[in-house]
Amino acid sequence: MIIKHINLSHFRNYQNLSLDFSPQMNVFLGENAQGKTNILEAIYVLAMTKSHRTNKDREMIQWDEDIARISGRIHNLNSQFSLEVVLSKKGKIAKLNHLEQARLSTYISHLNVIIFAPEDLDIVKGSPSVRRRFIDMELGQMSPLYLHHLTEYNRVLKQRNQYLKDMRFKKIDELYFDILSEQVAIEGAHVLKERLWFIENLENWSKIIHKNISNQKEDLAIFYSSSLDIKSLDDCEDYETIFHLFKKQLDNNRDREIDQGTTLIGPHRDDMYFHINGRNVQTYGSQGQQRTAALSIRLAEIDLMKELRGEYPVLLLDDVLSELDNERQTHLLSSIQNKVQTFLTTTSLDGIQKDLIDNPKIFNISKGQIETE
Ligand SMILES: Nc1ncnc2c1ncn2[C@@H]1O[C@H](COP(=O)(O)OP(=O)(O)OP(=O)(O)O)[C@@H](O)[C@H]1O
Repeated sequence: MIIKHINLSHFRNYQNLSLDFSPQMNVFLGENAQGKTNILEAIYVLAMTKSHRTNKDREMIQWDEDIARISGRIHNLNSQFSLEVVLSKKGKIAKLNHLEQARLSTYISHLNVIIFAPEDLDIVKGSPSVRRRFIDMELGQMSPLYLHHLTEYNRVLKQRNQYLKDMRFKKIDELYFDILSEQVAIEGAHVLKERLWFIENLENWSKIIHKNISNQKEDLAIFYSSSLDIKSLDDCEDYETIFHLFKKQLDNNRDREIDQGTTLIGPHRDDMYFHINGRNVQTYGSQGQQRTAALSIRLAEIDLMKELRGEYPVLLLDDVLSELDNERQTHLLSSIQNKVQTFLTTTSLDGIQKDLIDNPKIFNISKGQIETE
């Protein structure tokens, strides 16, 4: 998958920008705060309709402007198409081949991106919500169906929570509440089933990668931690089992949930965790081990995406090379060399192993102005 071209209008510190990319390595070089990450962010938004670093779309609109526009031309194995995301204070619009898409699930997944950023450490160290967001963003672009069920789950969950809140200390309508619980269980079971599949596959790939990076010394394991009372996640392979289990536990928790005015179990309360050689990395891992685990997970995504979609995603490396020692840098660069279109930001090319970067296209950035070498 290759991004041929991108256009930005009133996006962050770019008034109007038009760039042609190399199908291999693209390097954005410049001092701090010049607009390097803004370009990666624009590519990420073009793929996902959301930023990787803010939840507030309006922050991305250039100051004193009302609308920001990002458009791009993408080539994949079978076709060529255009994508466009328009951000405005009223909301956002996503277009595929100039046609507005009513549902995100029909837009996301056309352009697959994986971003490596210093904040990746939070996937291991951060709060459960960071890990849930990680799963949702990554699985969402691999599976439009997942995105559909996740959107529906969030919609019915919101409805159920609102009802629980409204009916606190009042007598609930049993029939209506049962319908809401069933809807939550139906959609939640789809979400859970796909997440279990994702974690299993992510673990398979990242285990091999992590072993290699750690010179065969470390065994990485990834676990999904469900808020449902499940004896073994291996028993949850089929949809029907998960649905009945979820519905039964919602029924069992009924009084507690009415009391607390919110839904206490379900994918919105789940988490994942990582072990190295049998010990929890978040609690016992060194900073280096945590970084390597995060790197292994990101690298595993590249392989998983290739397996699933038949071609490599586009890679965004946001100022990460300087944080990696030589060995980890070699692993990262050699595993993408010549096969993945890459966009890399850096303040300096010193310290980057140039023999692993073939013929890069270099964009020098200064105060939102770009010159190519
Ligand atoms: N909405 C906006 N409108 C105009 N300019 C903005 C907006 N948001 C951010 N900026 C500007 O963008 C610049 C930061 O760009 P960016 O985050 O891409 O930096 P960078 O080159 O990646 O730097 P670093 O190496 O420090 O990460 C700052 O000068 C900031 O003032």
